Amino acid sequence: MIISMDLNASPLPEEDEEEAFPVHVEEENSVEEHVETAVETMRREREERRQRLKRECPDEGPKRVVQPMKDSISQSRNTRFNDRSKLPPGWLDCPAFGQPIDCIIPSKVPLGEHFDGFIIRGKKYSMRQVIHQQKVLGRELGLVIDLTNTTRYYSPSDWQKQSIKHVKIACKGRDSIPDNESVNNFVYEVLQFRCRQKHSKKYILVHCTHGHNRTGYMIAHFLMRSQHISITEAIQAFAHARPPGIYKPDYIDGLYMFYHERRPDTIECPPTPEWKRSSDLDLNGDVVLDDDDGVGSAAPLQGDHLQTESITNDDILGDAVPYDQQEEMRRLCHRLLDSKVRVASQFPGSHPVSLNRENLQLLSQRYYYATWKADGTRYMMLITHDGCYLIDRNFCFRRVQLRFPIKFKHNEGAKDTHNITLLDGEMVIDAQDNGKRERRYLIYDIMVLNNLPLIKRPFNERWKMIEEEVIQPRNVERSNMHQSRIPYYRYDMEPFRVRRKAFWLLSTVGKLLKEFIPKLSHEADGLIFQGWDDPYVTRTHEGLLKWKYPEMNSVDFLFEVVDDDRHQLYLFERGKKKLMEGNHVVFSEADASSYSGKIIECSWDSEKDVWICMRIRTDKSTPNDFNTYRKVMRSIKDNITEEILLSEIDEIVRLPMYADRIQTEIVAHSHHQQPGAGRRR
Ligand SMILES: Nc1nc2c(ncn2[C@@H]2O[C@H](COP(=O)(O)OP(=O)(O)OP(=O)(O)O)[C@@H](O)[C@H]2O)c(=O)[nH]1
Repeated sequence: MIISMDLNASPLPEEDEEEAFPVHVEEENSVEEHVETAVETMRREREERRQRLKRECPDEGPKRVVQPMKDSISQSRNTRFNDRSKLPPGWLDCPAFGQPIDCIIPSKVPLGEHFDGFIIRGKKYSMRQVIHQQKVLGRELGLVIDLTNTTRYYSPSDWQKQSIKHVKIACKGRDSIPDNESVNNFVYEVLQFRCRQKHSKKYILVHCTHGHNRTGYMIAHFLMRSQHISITEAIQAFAHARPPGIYKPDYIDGLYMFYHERRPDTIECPPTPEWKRSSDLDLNGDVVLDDDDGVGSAAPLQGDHLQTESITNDDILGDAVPYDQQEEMRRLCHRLLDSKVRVASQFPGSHPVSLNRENLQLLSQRYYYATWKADGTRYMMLITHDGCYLIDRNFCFRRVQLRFPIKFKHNEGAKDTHNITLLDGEMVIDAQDNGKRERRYLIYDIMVLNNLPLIKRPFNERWKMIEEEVIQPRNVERSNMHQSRIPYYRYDMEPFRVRRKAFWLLSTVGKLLKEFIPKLSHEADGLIFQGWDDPYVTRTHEGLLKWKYPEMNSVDFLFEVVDDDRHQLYLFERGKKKLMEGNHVVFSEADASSYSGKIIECSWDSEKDVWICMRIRTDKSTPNDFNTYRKVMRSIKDNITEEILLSEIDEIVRLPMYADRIQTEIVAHSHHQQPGAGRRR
């Protein structure tokens, strides 16, 4: 096996000792310039990213408190003046690099020439040595991913001068694992690079300080998202390529926790390598701290799913993904849904219209089923091989870790997981009998199944597929875990449960309203009438009807307090703000200024002719369209009460079209208590 020590036997000829030792003032300046440039670049990139995210996903607040850049600059300055050429502990004896894993070469940090005076002959490992040594092995580098949390080791522009792209994903080392957003950035960079390099086969050098823990952690994530292996196999693959692999137990535990796999008893964490152990203590026996430790991205060692605090519908779920990746996924969704929108950032999900006396007639013209209108948070879900993404109403994507095996086929076994499956549904919070609250994603539609478009198929077929293709394979695997390819997977560690939403025959709407909804363990604010043979229609679907309890009919306004303390309500019309003069809103609190600039959901008080603010919509960044407002007002004016609705439906289901079909379906599902209806969950 080729390991890095063998490779160091053919090093690049080093410069004279004379040249290597003295540190000139000019050199100091140039290092300062490097630091300044790097910090400036980081600051600019961070600001650009922040602005971009703010524009696209205004509700998305930063998940963690980011230390002000000023601190990071001053930290860099301290570093520069005190320790800028101090070798990282253990670096000298740490093997330089490992074997490639896919197109990735794990490596320790190459040190810039300003370290030369501190490195003995034969141990130098700078950019020049890296390029030379890889060249000797027939490998050309195209990308360097730098996971260190400092800019003092080398100047990134040196790589760029060699036409090698340099990407910095600063990760705090030591006692914390890289945070999930950094992992997503890393995987995206690698996948993008791999995609672009199909023909030239260049390599990626990935390094942290020693190229073991942060590097191994990131590479293990990449393997998990690009190959069908277990986390044990991913960790072992890295250890084989870069012995002894990841040697920090917390990192290994973090990986098992992230991928919801139980760590087999046989898997042990390797001991800290000798070169690292001896360097961790100084001559007095005190711990030597590496300056590669500070304000970078780091995550606590507990998985999100283990949070015990109270959960709400406004919580931001999942981990941020890079902006460019989101753009790609937006385009993919539009393509898959065949949605022709003027603005690519528009959420393409189907949207029901309010029931009024006119469109109520649709119920007697087409065959409908009904379901309760679950009142949680709407998400579409895109499942791909590299991850599962929740798509919110702002058309922003966040990654969640779930497993979706494909349907079990006899003699084939469950081989694979879904790739390019697109679902629609509502995330609710279910209160359980034992007092615990649990998130559940209720899937009510499937638009694409493993790249196969389903939008033109009738709803009843799509609804069956949700159960057969998405839910059952998970249940089958869970009940035969010992036979599974990943026997250690723990579905109970996933961030939420997944269910198919139940639909009820129109003839049973009375029961749904009076018996089922009151017993539901999550909020419901009305009914949805779904055409049983309808295709999936993007954006406003005039045939998909929502009936809300009259007091819950609502409009989402943008509320603003203007200079002279006046309250103003706005809607949108053709993408522009429209002032709703003559509309007034009342709040439960005396001071309304805290609502200014927010989207507020309001119900109509017809006795007082005012809007009542019900809540702030943190999941929306724009108010309702004026058209939606008109439809809601129409529905409020028509005032279809529960009584009226039930009596209308009573007549409709007597029509031959309904009577015959209901009868057929009751017979077909006679072994069920309710055709289409689920048990109480
Ligand atoms: N299509 C469909 N939507 C459902 C279902 N259950 C809950 N919903 C939710 O109902 C929403 C549409 O109702 P609206 O009242 O227009 O949306 P809302 O978010 O509740 O409130 P608005 O701000 O008024 O749009 C969808 O976006 C889903 O989030 C269901 O079974 N089918």
